Amino acid sequence: MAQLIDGKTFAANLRRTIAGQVAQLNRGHGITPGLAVVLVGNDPASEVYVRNKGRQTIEVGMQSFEHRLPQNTDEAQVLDLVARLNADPNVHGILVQLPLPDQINSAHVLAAIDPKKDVDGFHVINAGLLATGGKGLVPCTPLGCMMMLHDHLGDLSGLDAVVVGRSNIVGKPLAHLLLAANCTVTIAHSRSRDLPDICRKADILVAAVGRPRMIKGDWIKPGATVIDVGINRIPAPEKGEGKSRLVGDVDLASAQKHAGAITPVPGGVGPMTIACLLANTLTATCRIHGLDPSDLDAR
Ligand SMILES: Nc1nc(=O)c2c([nH]1)NC[C@@H]1CN(c3ccc(C(=O)N[C@@H](CCC(=O)O)C(=O)O)cc3)C=[N+]21
Repeated sequence: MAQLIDGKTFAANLRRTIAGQVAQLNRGHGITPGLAVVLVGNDPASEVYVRNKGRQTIEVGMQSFEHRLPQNTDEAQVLDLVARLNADPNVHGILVQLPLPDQINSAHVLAAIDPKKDVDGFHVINAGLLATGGKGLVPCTPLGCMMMLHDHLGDLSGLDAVVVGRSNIVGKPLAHLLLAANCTVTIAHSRSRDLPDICRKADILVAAVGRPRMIKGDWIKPGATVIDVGINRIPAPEKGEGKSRLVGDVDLASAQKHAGAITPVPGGVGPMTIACLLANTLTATCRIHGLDPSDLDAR
């Protein structure tokens, strides 16, 4: 049976470390990191995430600024808010919750965020820095995946990593991070020929496709480390009329018979994503103030 990698506990430990570092910044430099979250419209799932982010931001001692705009907000209004947040010295991190309503071009909005405050790491400047080995801000989900992999495997040098999924927010940035950690990286996707066979070569298998339980146990090399990035809400009539539950992109029951270790959904990558958002906010705060985040105690 595979070991379950407990992202919930890992994230709680990470938040404890961050809280200590925030306190240190506050005592030593009089700085309180501030994270602004912008939510346009009232998608119920987004509401839950934004509420969780706000709560955890405050728990680690940072300032949380929530901006809720109505569903019919136009692009110019969002750009105007982003410009004000860019100029606000109390705001060190800006996250615009995606997806945005159809009338707003999210590329325009992401491009307007000051790259130094882009704690999602979605700006093309940060994507380019990651692709070229520079020092930018790294997207939260890939960052969380790397932390769990390093914690579980130590050095990743020479390992075969297969990333299934090629999105700008997970697949591509994660492939760059794995490459920088000296893995041999394959990016597979919905058009890949013989996906099961590609997956079977992986020492590290990352599923980030957004298809519930697509990756089966017999696609997994015995003993491989599996990271399930999928967050899929599926109907769960067994829990009652109209109820739903969360499943990953990996068929957990069959995967557990083959993998050496696997991140569950829920309780795996998801909690780490939010903890890494706080880590990025701390990093952004330090850099904006000309401090080196690695000088802070990691306890
Ligand atoms: N600009 C932007 N940045 C994001 O990072 C971003 C976004 N937009 N839009 C939506 C997605 C989704 N996302 C999640 C974060 C945490 C959990 C999480 O903590 N999930 C829990 C379960 C939560 C539940 O029960 O619903 C878990 O997996 O254990 C899930 C999903 C961040 N996103």
